[in-house]
Amino acid sequence: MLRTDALTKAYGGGPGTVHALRGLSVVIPAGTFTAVMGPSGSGKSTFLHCAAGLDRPTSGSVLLGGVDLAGLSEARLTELRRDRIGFVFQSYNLVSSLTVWQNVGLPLRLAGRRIDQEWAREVLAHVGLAERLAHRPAELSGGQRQRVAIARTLVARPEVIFADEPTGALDTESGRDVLGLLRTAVDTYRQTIVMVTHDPVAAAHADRVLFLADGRLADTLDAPSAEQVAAWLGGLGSRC
Ligand SMILES: Nc1ncnc2c1ncn2[C@@H]1O[C@H](COP(=O)(O)OP(=O)(O)OP(=O)(O)O)[C@@H](O)[C@H]1O
Repeated sequence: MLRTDALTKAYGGGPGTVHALRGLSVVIPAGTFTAVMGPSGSGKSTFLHCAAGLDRPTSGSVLLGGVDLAGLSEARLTELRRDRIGFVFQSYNLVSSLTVWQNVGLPLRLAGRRIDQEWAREVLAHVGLAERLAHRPAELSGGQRQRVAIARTLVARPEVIFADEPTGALDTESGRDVLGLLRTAVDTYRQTIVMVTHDPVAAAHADRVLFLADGRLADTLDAPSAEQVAAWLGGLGSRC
């Protein structure tokens, strides 16, 4: 489980201080898919970075499986990110000189961890790339590259995968494939996923949507439909 308590993040100081998060408390149960939405500047990326241990909050706590990230040294935090957290970004961050198979195994190799070959093959079959293991990223479509990136995170069995606009660079069809894949990773492997997105269709794949506004949790929506999400965002827009 991932939990934040009264999370705040302020950038700068004095009169020009930007309060990106203003006391954000959320609970994200293990094995669920959560989408984080809200207008530009509402604090989505800041939340993601603090929750994933990429950035330190100004106050409040982030608990990942009972560990308070605030209490960790930089070295321990780096270790925790490497061993227990997965990331999927809009840009796939694959190594162009390596094959699909090598890319997928790279983080574990760098961490000095054993690669469970059977599991890696299952994951690569799950993402539909079993026939592409010897290909390099340049030989793959954008959707396929993102599926390699997802396989790379799943192979490491992280406690949480943080996805930041994972379909932002993809056409509609590839985007739908990638979202379907994230959904089945939750349903099949009980993977926990937290995804920042601007797209109501993407958010509709989640179990729950957290709506942020002005650094606060403005609302939540369970079993969301794209129409409900769009309507909520539209309503917020008119209130701003
Ligand atoms: N490094 C920084 N220094 C100063 N202000 C920052 C910094 N990072 C973010 N901010 C500010 O914090 C607020 C929240 O930004 P954040 O990027 O978290 O929003 P967001 O909801 O992810 O926006 P978007 O949808 O546009 O990506 C914004 O006002 C932003 O300008």
